[in-house]
Amino acid sequence: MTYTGVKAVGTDNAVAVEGPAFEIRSATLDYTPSGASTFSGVRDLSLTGKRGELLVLVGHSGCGKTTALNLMGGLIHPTTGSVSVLGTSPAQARSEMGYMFARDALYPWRTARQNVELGMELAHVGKAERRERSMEMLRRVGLEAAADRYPWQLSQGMRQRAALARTWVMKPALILMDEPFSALDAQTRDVVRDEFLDVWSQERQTVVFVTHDLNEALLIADRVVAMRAGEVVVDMKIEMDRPRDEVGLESSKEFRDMLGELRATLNSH
Ligand SMILES: Nc1ncnc2c1ncn2[C@@H]1O[C@H](COP(=O)(O)OP(=O)(O)OP(=O)(O)O)[C@@H](O)[C@H]1O
Repeated sequence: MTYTGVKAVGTDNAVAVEGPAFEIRSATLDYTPSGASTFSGVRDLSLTGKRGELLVLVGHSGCGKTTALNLMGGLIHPTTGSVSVLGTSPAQARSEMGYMFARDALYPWRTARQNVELGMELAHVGKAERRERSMEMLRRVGLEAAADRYPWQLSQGMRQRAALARTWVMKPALILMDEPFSALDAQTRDVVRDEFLDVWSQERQTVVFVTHDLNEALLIADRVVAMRAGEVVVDMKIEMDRPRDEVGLESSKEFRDMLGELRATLNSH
Protein backbone atom coordinates (compact mmCIF):
# COMPACT_ATOMS: atom_id res chain seq x y z
CA MET A 1 0.00 0.00 0.00
CA THR A 2 1.23 3.55 -0.69
CA TYR A 3 0.77 6.11 2.03
CA THR A 4 0.77 9.84 1.36
CA GLY A 5 2.70 12.30 3.51
CA VAL A 6 4.76 9.63 5.19
CA LYS A 7 7.05 10.63 8.05
CA ALA A 8 9.87 8.28 8.95
CA VAL A 9 10.13 7.66 12.68
CA GLY A 10 13.17 5.65 13.68
CA THR A 11 14.31 3.05 11.18
CA ASP A 12 11.40 0.61 11.02
CA ASN A 13 8.45 2.90 11.52
CA ALA A 14 6.63 5.12 9.05
CA VAL A 15 3.44 6.94 9.91
CA ALA A 16 1.43 9.23 7.64
CA VAL A 17 1.17 12.87 8.68
CA GLU A 18 -2.00 13.31 6.62
CA GLY A 19 -5.15 11.29 6.14
CA PRO A 20 -7.35 9.74 8.83
CA ALA A 21 -6.02 9.17 12.32
CA PHE A 22 -7.36 5.63 12.20
CA GLU A 23 -9.56 3.43 10.07
CA ILE A 24 -11.34 0.29 11.19
CA ARG A 25 -12.76 -1.45 8.14
CA SER A 26 -15.46 -4.09 8.53
CA ALA A 27 -13.69 -5.56 11.53
CA THR A 28 -15.05 -8.53 13.38
CA LEU A 29 -13.28 -9.80 16.46
CA ASP A 30 -14.34 -13.23 17.60
CA TYR A 31 -13.45 -14.29 21.11
CA THR A 32 -13.42 -18.04 21.55
CA PRO A 33 -12.90 -18.80 25.23
CA SER A 34 -11.88 -22.44 25.74
CA GLY A 35 -14.91 -24.66 26.13
CA ALA A 36 -17.32 -21.85 25.24
CA SER A 37 -18.92 -20.81 22.00
CA THR A 38 -17.49 -18.01 19.87
CA PHE A 39 -18.58 -14.50 20.76
CA SER A 40 -18.04 -11.37 18.68
CA GLY A 41 -16.54 -8.48 20.65
CA VAL A 42 -17.16 -6.25 17.62
CA ARG A 43 -19.09 -7.20 14.53
CA ASP A 44 -18.44 -5.79 11.06
CA LEU A 45 -17.30 -2.55 12.70
CA SER A 46 -16.31 0.33 10.43
CA LEU A 47 -15.12 3.55 12.01
CA THR A 48 -12.81 6.32 10.79
CA GLY A 49 -11.31 9.01 13.02
CA LYS A 50 -10.22 12.41 11.77
CA ARG A 51 -6.98 14.04 12.87
CA GLY A 52 -7.41 16.26 15.90
CA GLU A 53 -10.86 14.91 16.68
CA LEU A 54 -12.01 14.12 20.20
CA LEU A 55 -14.14 11.07 19.53
CA VAL A 56 -16.09 9.52 22.37
CA LEU A 57 -17.27 5.91 22.31
CA VAL A 58 -20.32 5.16 24.45
CA GLY A 59 -22.58 2.17 24.97
CA HIS A 60 -23.73 -0.29 27.58
CA SER A 61 -21.31 -2.63 29.29
CA GLY A 62 -20.11 -5.36 26.94
CA CYS A 63 -21.03 -3.54 23.69
CA GLY A 64 -17.44 -3.63 22.42
CA LYS A 65 -15.93 -0.24 23.32
CA THR A 66 -12.74 -1.61 24.84
CA THR A 67 -12.45 -4.16 22.05
CA ALA A 68 -12.58 -1.31 19.49
CA LEU A 69 -9.93 0.62 21.43
CA ASN A 70 -7.71 -2.44 21.72
CA LEU A 71 -7.98 -3.03 17.98
CA MET A 72 -6.73 0.52 17.37
CA GLY A 73 -3.94 0.03 19.90
CA GLY A 74 -2.87 -3.17 18.17
CA LEU A 75 -3.32 -5.12 21.41
CA ILE A 76 -5.62 -7.51 19.53
CA HIS A 77 -6.11 -8.22 15.84
CA PRO A 78 -9.40 -8.51 13.97
CA THR A 79 -10.56 -11.97 12.98
CA THR A 80 -11.73 -10.44 9.70
CA GLY A 81 -11.45 -6.90 8.36
CA SER A 82 -8.55 -4.54 8.95
CA VAL A 83 -7.31 -1.67 11.10
CA SER A 84 -4.88 1.08 10.22
CA VAL A 85 -3.58 3.84 12.43
CA LEU A 86 -1.88 6.97 11.06
CA GLY A 87 -1.79 5.29 7.67
CA THR A 88 0.06 2.21 8.81
CA SER A 89 -0.50 -0.83 11.01
CA PRO A 90 -1.23 -0.30 14.72
CA ALA A 91 2.06 -2.08 15.51
CA GLN A 92 4.04 0.31 13.31
CA ALA A 93 2.24 3.32 14.78
CA ARG A 94 2.68 2.24 18.40
CA SER A 95 5.36 4.81 19.25
CA GLU A 96 2.92 7.52 18.14
CA MET A 97 0.12 6.31 20.41
CA GLY A 98 -0.64 6.90 24.09
CA TYR A 99 -2.92 4.77 26.25
CA MET A 100 -4.67 5.77 29.46
CA PHE A 101 -6.86 3.51 31.61
CA ALA A 102 -9.25 3.88 34.54
CA ARG A 103 -6.46 2.79 36.88
CA ASP A 104 -3.41 4.96 36.60
CA ALA A 105 -0.78 2.17 36.34
CA LEU A 106 1.97 4.41 37.68
CA TYR A 107 5.14 2.62 38.78
CA PRO A 108 5.14 2.72 42.60
CA TRP A 109 8.94 2.89 42.86
CA ARG A 110 9.15 6.04 40.74
CA THR A 111 8.13 9.55 41.80
CA ALA A 112 5.47 11.44 39.82
CA ARG A 113 8.21 13.16 37.83
CA GLN A 114 10.10 9.93 37.22
CA ASN A 115 6.86 8.32 36.02
CA VAL A 116 6.31 11.19 33.60
CA GLU A 117 9.91 10.87 32.41
CA LEU A 118 9.67 7.13 31.74
CA GLY A 119 8.63 7.26 28.07
CA MET A 120 11.32 9.84 27.36
CA GLU A 121 13.93 7.67 29.06
CA LEU A 122 12.94 4.76 26.82
CA ALA A 123 13.16 7.11 23.83
CA HIS A 124 16.69 8.16 24.95
CA VAL A 125 15.75 11.81 25.49
CA GLY A 126 18.55 13.60 27.37
CA LYS A 127 18.25 14.19 31.12
CA ALA A 128 17.94 17.99 31.00
CA GLU A 129 15.20 17.87 28.37
CA ARG A 130 13.40 15.09 30.27
CA ARG A 131 13.41 17.15 33.41
CA GLU A 132 12.21 20.28 31.65
CA ARG A 133 9.41 18.58 29.73
CA SER A 134 8.19 16.53 32.68
CA MET A 135 8.10 19.54 35.01
CA GLU A 136 6.28 21.63 32.40
CA MET A 137 3.68 18.91 31.95
CA LEU A 138 3.28 18.41 35.70
CA ARG A 139 2.80 22.16 36.07
CA ARG A 140 0.07 22.09 33.44
CA VAL A 141 -1.89 19.49 35.37
CA GLY A 142 -1.35 21.25 38.71
CA LEU A 143 1.15 18.74 40.12
CA GLU A 144 4.38 20.73 40.12
CA ALA A 145 4.59 20.80 43.92
CA ALA A 146 4.04 17.03 44.12
CA ALA A 147 6.64 16.10 41.48
CA ASP A 148 8.90 14.30 43.97
CA ARG A 149 6.16 12.33 45.67
CA TYR A 150 5.65 8.63 45.08
CA PRO A 151 2.26 7.35 43.83
CA TRP A 152 1.31 6.11 47.32
CA GLN A 153 1.76 9.67 48.56
CA LEU A 154 -0.73 11.01 46.00
CA SER A 155 -4.54 10.99 45.99
CA GLN A 156 -6.33 9.04 43.24
CA GLY A 157 -7.05 12.31 41.43
CA MET A 158 -3.41 13.36 41.63
CA ARG A 159 -2.33 9.95 40.33
CA GLN A 160 -4.67 10.29 37.35
CA ARG A 161 -3.22 13.75 36.69
CA ALA A 162 0.28 12.27 36.77
CA ALA A 163 -0.89 9.57 34.34
CA LEU A 164 -2.35 12.31 32.12
CA ALA A 165 1.01 14.10 32.19
CA ARG A 166 2.86 10.86 31.44
CA THR A 167 0.64 10.19 28.42
CA TRP A 168 0.73 13.73 27.08
CA VAL A 169 4.41 14.48 27.57
CA MET A 170 5.27 12.12 24.71
CA LYS A 171 3.07 14.15 22.35
CA PRO A 172 1.42 11.08 20.85
CA ALA A 173 -0.56 11.65 17.66
CA LEU A 174 -3.35 9.35 18.86
CA ILE A 175 -4.41 8.94 22.48
CA LEU A 176 -6.65 6.04 23.51
CA MET A 177 -8.42 6.62 26.83
CA ASP A 178 -10.49 3.85 28.41
CA GLU A 179 -12.79 5.33 31.06
CA PRO A 180 -9.84 7.34 32.39
CA PHE A 181 -11.76 9.20 35.09
CA SER A 182 -14.28 6.56 36.13
CA ALA A 183 -12.43 5.60 39.32
CA LEU A 184 -12.54 9.19 40.60
CA ASP A 185 -15.20 10.69 42.85
CA ALA A 186 -17.57 13.08 41.05
CA GLN A 187 -15.93 16.29 42.22
CA THR A 188 -12.38 15.18 41.45
CA ARG A 189 -13.54 13.81 38.10
CA ASP A 190 -14.84 17.25 37.08
CA VAL A 191 -11.55 18.91 38.00
CA VAL A 192 -9.32 16.34 36.27
CA ARG A 193 -11.59 16.29 33.20
CA ASP A 194 -11.28 20.08 32.94
CA GLU A 195 -7.50 19.74 33.10
CA PHE A 196 -7.60 17.11 30.39
CA LEU A 197 -9.75 19.38 28.17
CA ASP A 198 -7.43 22.27 28.84
CA VAL A 199 -4.38 20.30 27.68
CA TRP A 200 -6.26 18.78 24.73
CA SER A 201 -7.54 22.16 23.52
CA GLN A 202 -3.96 23.40 23.33
CA GLU A 203 -2.44 20.29 21.76
CA ARG A 204 -5.39 18.98 19.69
CA GLN A 205 -4.18 15.43 19.29
CA THR A 206 -6.66 12.84 18.13
CA VAL A 207 -8.30 11.29 21.17
CA VAL A 208 -10.57 8.26 21.34
CA PHE A 209 -12.25 8.32 24.75
CA VAL A 210 -14.43 5.54 26.14
CA THR A 211 -17.06 6.34 28.75
CA HIS A 212 -20.36 4.99 30.07
CA ASP A 213 -21.45 8.48 30.96
CA LEU A 214 -23.53 10.15 28.22
CA ASN A 215 -23.36 13.56 29.94
CA GLU A 216 -19.57 13.33 30.00
CA ALA A 217 -19.57 12.30 26.34
CA LEU A 218 -21.58 15.34 25.26
CA LEU A 219 -19.56 17.61 27.50
CA ILE A 220 -16.22 16.76 25.89
CA ALA A 221 -16.79 15.29 22.41
CA ASP A 222 -16.44 16.56 18.87
CA ARG A 223 -18.21 13.38 17.89
CA VAL A 224 -20.04 10.69 19.83
CA VAL A 225 -20.20 7.16 18.50
CA ALA A 226 -22.61 4.84 20.29
CA MET A 227 -22.19 1.08 20.06
CA ARG A 228 -24.57 -1.76 20.73
CA ALA A 229 -23.74 -5.47 20.45
CA GLY A 230 -20.44 -4.79 18.70
CA GLU A 231 -21.87 -2.41 16.10
CA VAL A 232 -22.12 1.36 15.65
CA VAL A 233 -25.72 2.51 16.15
CA VAL A 234 -25.24 6.30 16.37
CA ASP A 235 -22.53 8.54 14.91
CA MET A 236 -23.24 12.07 16.08
CA LYS A 237 -21.27 15.26 15.45
CA ILE A 238 -21.31 17.59 18.48
CA GLU A 239 -21.08 21.20 17.42
CA MET A 240 -21.82 22.96 20.69
CA ASP A 241 -19.34 25.75 21.48
CA ARG A 242 -16.39 25.14 23.78
CA PRO A 243 -15.66 25.42 26.64
CA ARG A 244 -18.90 23.70 27.66
CA ASP A 245 -20.27 24.27 31.07
CA GLU A 246 -22.07 21.26 32.54
CA VAL A 247 -24.71 23.27 34.37
CA GLY A 248 -25.38 25.48 31.33
CA LEU A 249 -25.58 22.44 29.05
CA GLU A 250 -28.31 20.81 31.05
CA SER A 251 -30.62 23.72 30.33
CA SER A 252 -29.83 23.64 26.59
CA LYS A 253 -32.44 22.09 24.30
CA GLU A 254 -29.75 20.94 21.84
CA PHE A 255 -28.02 19.03 24.64
CA ARG A 256 -31.25 17.47 25.94
CA ASP A 257 -32.24 16.41 22.42
CA MET A 258 -28.90 14.71 21.78
CA LEU A 259 -28.98 13.03 25.17
CA GLY A 260 -32.52 11.82 24.46
CA GLU A 261 -31.52 10.40 21.09
CA LEU A 262 -28.52 8.57 22.53
CA ARG A 263 -30.56 7.12 25.41
CA ALA A 264 -33.40 6.05 23.15
CA THR A 265 -31.10 4.30 20.69
CA LEU A 266 -29.02 2.56 23.33
CA ASN A 267 -32.09 1.35 25.16
CA SER A 268 -34.00 0.13 22.10
CA HIS A 269 -33.66 -3.48 20.98
N1 LIG B 1 -10.75 -11.74 26.37
C1 LIG B 1 -12.03 -11.98 26.13
N2 LIG B 1 -12.50 -13.25 25.99
C2 LIG B 1 -13.79 -13.49 25.74
N3 LIG B 1 -14.73 -12.54 25.59
C3 LIG B 1 -14.33 -11.27 25.74
C4 LIG B 1 -12.97 -10.91 26.01
N4 LIG B 1 -12.87 -9.55 26.08
C5 LIG B 1 -14.12 -9.10 25.88
N5 LIG B 1 -14.98 -10.11 25.66
C6 LIG B 1 -16.41 -9.99 25.38
O1 LIG B 1 -16.59 -9.12 24.28
C7 LIG B 1 -17.68 -8.25 24.51
C8 LIG B 1 -17.19 -6.82 24.37
O2 LIG B 1 -16.33 -6.55 25.46
P1 LIG B 1 -15.68 -5.11 25.70
O3 LIG B 1 -14.76 -5.23 26.86
O4 LIG B 1 -15.15 -4.62 24.43
O5 LIG B 1 -16.99 -4.27 26.08
P2 LIG B 1 -17.10 -2.81 26.69
O6 LIG B 1 -18.15 -2.12 25.91
O7 LIG B 1 -15.77 -2.16 26.76
O8 LIG B 1 -17.62 -3.14 28.15
P3 LIG B 1 -17.42 -2.34 29.53
O9 LIG B 1 -18.12 -1.03 29.33
O10 LIG B 1 -18.11 -3.21 30.54
O11 LIG B 1 -15.95 -2.19 29.77
C9 LIG B 1 -18.24 -8.58 25.89
O12 LIG B 1 -19.38 -9.35 25.77
C10 LIG B 1 -17.14 -9.37 26.55
O13 LIG B 1 -17.67 -10.35 27.41
